[in-house]
Amino acid sequence: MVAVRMRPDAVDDPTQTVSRFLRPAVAAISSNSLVVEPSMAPAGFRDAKQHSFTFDRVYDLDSKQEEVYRESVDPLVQRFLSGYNTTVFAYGQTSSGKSYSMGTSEESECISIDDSLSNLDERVGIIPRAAQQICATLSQLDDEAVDYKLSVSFLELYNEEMIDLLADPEEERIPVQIRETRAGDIVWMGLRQHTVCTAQDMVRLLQDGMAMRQTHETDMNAASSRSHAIFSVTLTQSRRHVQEATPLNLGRASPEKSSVFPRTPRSGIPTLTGRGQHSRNPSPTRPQTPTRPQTPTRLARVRATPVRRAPEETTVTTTSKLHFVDLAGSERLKRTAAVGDRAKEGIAINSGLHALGNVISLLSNPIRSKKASYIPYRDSKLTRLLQDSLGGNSQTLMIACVSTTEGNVSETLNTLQYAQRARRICNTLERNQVEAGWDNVEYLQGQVLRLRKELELVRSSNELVIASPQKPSAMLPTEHEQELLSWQEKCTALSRKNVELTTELLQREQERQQSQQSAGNHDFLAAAEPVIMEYEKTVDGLESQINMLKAAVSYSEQVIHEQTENMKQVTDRAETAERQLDTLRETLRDLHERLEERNSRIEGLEAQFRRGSSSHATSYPNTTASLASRRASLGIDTPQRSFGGILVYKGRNPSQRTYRVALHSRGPSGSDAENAEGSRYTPEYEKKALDRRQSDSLVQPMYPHNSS
Ligand SMILES: Nc1ncnc2c1ncn2[C@@H]1O[C@H](COP(=O)(O)OP(=O)(O)OP(=O)(O)O)[C@@H](O)[C@H]1O
Repeated sequence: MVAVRMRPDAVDDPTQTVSRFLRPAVAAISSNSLVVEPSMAPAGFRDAKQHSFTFDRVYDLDSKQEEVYRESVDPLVQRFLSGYNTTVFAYGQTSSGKSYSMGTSEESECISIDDSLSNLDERVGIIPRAAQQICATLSQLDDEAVDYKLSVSFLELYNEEMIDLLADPEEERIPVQIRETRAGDIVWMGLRQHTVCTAQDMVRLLQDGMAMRQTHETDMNAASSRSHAIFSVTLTQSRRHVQEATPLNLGRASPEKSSVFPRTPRSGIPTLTGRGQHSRNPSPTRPQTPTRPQTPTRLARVRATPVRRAPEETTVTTTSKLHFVDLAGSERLKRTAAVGDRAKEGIAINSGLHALGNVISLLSNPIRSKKASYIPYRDSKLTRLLQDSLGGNSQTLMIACVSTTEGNVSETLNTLQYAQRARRICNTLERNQVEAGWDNVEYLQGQVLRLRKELELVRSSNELVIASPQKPSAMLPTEHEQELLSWQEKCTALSRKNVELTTELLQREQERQQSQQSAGNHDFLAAAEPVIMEYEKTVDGLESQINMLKAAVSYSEQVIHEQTENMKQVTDRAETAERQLDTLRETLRDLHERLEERNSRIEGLEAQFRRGSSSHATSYPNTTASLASRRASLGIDTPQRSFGGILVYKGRNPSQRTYRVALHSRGPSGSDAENAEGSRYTPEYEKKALDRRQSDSLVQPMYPHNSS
């Protein structure tokens, strides 16, 4: 089951200083679906028109802690109370509200443990609420035949190292190890179990553990969890079944026996080390020695006095686990600005989540997971710890926490895709029930003996009935025939049961012999134990190193991938720029050609002009001379000509000869019409123009002192 919870916008998010990044990009469209706005999606996701996702439940920005608990977690807690393993885990990018939702953030640290926990503050998260519900339900149960035992443990996975958060800091630290039983169940060794009686006890232990947990400030979260944490509650319910002194109840040793398949306790049950206040996994109580039934001597006795046996008590133990997993947030080291230890933590966090993603991917695809010879649980300690919750015997709720702002849209899409894959995983649920004595050879031997006797008894009574001379079978009343038939059926069932038990007994016997043999090697094992422990520690250390190296490699790969992407973008941009440059070069070449053309036209016109001006100088020598002197006094170049409404000036220095082309602001007479038509240059015209410009102080911009 997957629920998505949106975190309200963080107005004080230091990484989102640009208001565009605070724009909402995700919206809930119903109670179980949401969309991510495509315009705001990053380049890689921009292919589809709209990204819509469907989950079991979507909690909008204004959702309350109580609502999330009541709708999504409460049913799971009920399952836990009825004997099933359950897991709630929060997943999402850093600062998306995982700890807030789970109740492992500062908000939950503030709960007063003296409170009755009945009127919880709205900000209190899932774990304290579950503690309250569990204890309230158990205290209301009034069944004297059942003994309950609650215990909790708190495990932290920090940099691939497993730490018991509830261990006494003054005691020597026992390394927590993950072991797999022959039945394929995962057990956590060395983790301390604390027996609790009230919700306050549980919350106090939660708070104690949280105080020990690794949190640090990053650029994205003032109190960022730098580790994954699993708070586990174990409920052991031992139900006694007393069989009254009744007629032979063949094939039914206890009322629940038919529904209880003998099996060893399942996964997720931490194996305890028996130190301090550790509680042990309940070892089945030694069953009472079976009572031998009386052998009847006569049929009449069988009928008149049904075979009775003394009351017999059996104990069925149900063990269920409830894991609350607060994962550290996935993060981009660049955005969290993590360096040094923070960066190392970030790498370990991301690698664990990456391995979790791989496992989820495989499990979510039934065809692939069937084909795959194994699921890579061993790739990280996180996946190994959660092996049962992910693909085993557990009902699991994933709460995917997301931010809705545009600045986080790529992480949000990643989380949603991760969650969608997780939703496709189907686990098989079994109640973890064990009848006392199922792993006890003596008990099983006793059972077989008893059943054999009962079988003999039934057989002999049948023979007696059939062979009785006084009452031939043909003369038996119908009810007796039916009774006989039912006895025969019971007899067959009993025989079958007998065969099964004998086989099992043989197996147990073999196992016992093997264990006796190994007991012969006990001395050797005792001597070798420290070496084995040392060896295991070394293997564990090496495994951690390998996982860290793997994490570093995967981080480097991610960086290389990002850089390759950047490089591709830069190359694309360079190519675009190159193309633009080519176009500009073309344009420039065109302009050059046009300039050349103009120049040659100007050259031609200059030549014409020179010819014309020499004839003018001859005709108007005084005017020309006075104009030249006035121009010289003003330090102005001589305009060469006027044509088509354009004045062309020649620079003083012939080597830096430049042209300035300027539109007439006014024609010689100042009329626009003249201006539009253009005017011909004459010394009179220039004289007038000079006078005018001197008076208007417009001379300066019209003359090219600088080349332009
Ligand atoms: N639904 C919510 N309502 C109000 N405040 C919230 C909500 N979700 C998160 N916050 C606030 O946002 C901040 C960050 O949340 P939180 O620490 O739970 O993030 P996180 O996902 O656990 O981050 P990290 O992975 O870095 O530990 C906290 O101050 C928390 O109080």
